Amino acid sequence: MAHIFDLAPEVSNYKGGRLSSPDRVKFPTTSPHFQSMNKPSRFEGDVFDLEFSGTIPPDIDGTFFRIQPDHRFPPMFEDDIHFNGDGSVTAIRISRGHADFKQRYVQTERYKAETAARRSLFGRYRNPWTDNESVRGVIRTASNTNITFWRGMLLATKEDGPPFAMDPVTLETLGRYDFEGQILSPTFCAHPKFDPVTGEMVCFAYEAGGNGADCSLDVAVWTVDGNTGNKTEEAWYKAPFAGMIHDVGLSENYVVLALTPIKMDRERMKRGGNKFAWDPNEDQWYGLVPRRGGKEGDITWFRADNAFHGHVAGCYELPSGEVAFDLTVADGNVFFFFPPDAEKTPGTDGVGKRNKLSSPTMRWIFNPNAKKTATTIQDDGKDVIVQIANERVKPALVWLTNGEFSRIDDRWVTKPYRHFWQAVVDPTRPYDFAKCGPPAGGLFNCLGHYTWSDDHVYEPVNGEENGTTTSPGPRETQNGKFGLEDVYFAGPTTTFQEPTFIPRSGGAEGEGYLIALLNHLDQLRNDVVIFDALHLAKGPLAVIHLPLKLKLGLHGNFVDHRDIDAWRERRAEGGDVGPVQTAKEMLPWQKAFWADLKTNGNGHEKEKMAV
Ligand SMILES: C=Cc1ccc(O)c(OC)c1
Ligand SMILES: [Fe+2]
Repeated sequence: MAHIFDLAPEVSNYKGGRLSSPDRVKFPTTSPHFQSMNKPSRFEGDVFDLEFSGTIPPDIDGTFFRIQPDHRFPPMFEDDIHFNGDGSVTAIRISRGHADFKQRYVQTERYKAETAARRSLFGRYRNPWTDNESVRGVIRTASNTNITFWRGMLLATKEDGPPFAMDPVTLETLGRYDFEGQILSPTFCAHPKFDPVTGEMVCFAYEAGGNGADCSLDVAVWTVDGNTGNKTEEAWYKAPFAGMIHDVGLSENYVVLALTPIKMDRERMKRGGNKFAWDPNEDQWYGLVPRRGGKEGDITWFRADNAFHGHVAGCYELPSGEVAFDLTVADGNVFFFFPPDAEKTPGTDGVGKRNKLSSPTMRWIFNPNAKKTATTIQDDGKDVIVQIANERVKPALVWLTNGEFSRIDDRWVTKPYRHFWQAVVDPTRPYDFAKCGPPAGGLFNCLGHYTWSDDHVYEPVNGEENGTTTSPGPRETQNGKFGLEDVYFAGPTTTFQEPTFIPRSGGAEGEGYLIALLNHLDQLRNDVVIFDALHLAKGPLAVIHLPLKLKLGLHGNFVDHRDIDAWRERRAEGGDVGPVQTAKEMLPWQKAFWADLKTNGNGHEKEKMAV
């Protein structure tokens, strides 16, 4: 008797690494980016009243939102990467000790164009030269990196394009959001920051000057008022090179932009290559800008030895007026899929390798009054001036946490904080390779809770006023531990995704819960775990069982249901704010693109696309 698969002979839908038969719906079988936990899930739907073990704390009333890249169609390139997948949002609604599940794609312009064609049309990660001709001028973001709650809507964001707004209850995509016409840059950020004191959103964009795919050096920073929705600050700066600025620090008076030495190159993109290449010879840079009244030129760039930025824990000002900035920093190329460009960095072979990296939590201290030198750099053939601090910076503290996805109690954003949490890699713990294979996305086999000891929480002490005293704490580079470590290991067949803090109403800093997805690498299924945030080592209070496998996600946030309800009222027809107004016009770069196409008959920098 014939085996069922004998009836349809398998013929690869890829030739020479390119999608050659888009009607044969089959994902690449050759790439780790589409295997194990990262096999496409593509599920949309609802599960009411999820099964769970333990007790879901009855005081939690809200929704844990998180987002994952999840390719909807076999990609145009067989070696496509996880970060190029379509944004898909999970909502875990928790109330009265029960949990419900909802999963929906973000219906971006990309989603709509590809749905209509029933195939992928957008090529490589952030490289429009590799797209199908039919989608020229279409906003190509997959909106797959963060999902935040803003004035009654969810914003699905990826740093290569504008946000898309979704309904926080139904997960219906409302449309592209341009802040009622106030923010029209081609790019935005995946890490907007929310000031818990003022209610403002501080957001930014890099590669923000032209069409969002031209490797421009322009960086924009905005502030939007949480009550009125009005943009209150906007400043444009120049970066010293076209790199990635993924996460930022927010203190009371400053924003710190971490510029990572992976570099864009337009010529390489035109040849159909990667947008980014790791430059092992380039510094890591930090751009310090004022939050209020910032103008062109008001950015001071601090340089430090080559390294790769992870995610930000806290950021705040010391009594001395200096800015403390804590984040994980890895000692090599975390994005192994963006290897060095052998032409630009001779001696490197251009092959992507997954390296064993160490990823400690570093505290940097920046002096806003540091002596600096105006330096001329080239921006598309034009001279521009950037201010570079004369002295190189070194981390003040290096806590050997070996984690990533730092989170804090977000009510402590801008303030001297004590607690942070991370997904942690502990290679000394047992790992069942036979059952699990290589751990997709990294061996984040633990969750860690870290508490800075008193010496390392730079609070103003009695009688001190800002700017009048120097701060306490060591100023020399130190390695080790700087407080308490409370770590939970889930076992040899599981890894964690990013944790998110759920505050307890009226509680002190850190009082509340920690929620995260757990990956069962042997079963290819996920759980949602809930811990007492201050006592991880005691193990989870609840394990909520999902009946399916999601994908490795990026970021998530918890929203209290009182906020969702209050905004629902304000956003109702006749409410004081009214329904979300999505973008009414094309972005300026799109208008320019279509005008150019009309006059010159081609478009996109007057060149034909590669595909
Ligand atoms: C972790 C970072 C990161 C940076 C850029 C991206 O486009 C992204 O897509 C999922 C993720
Ligand atoms: Fe991120």
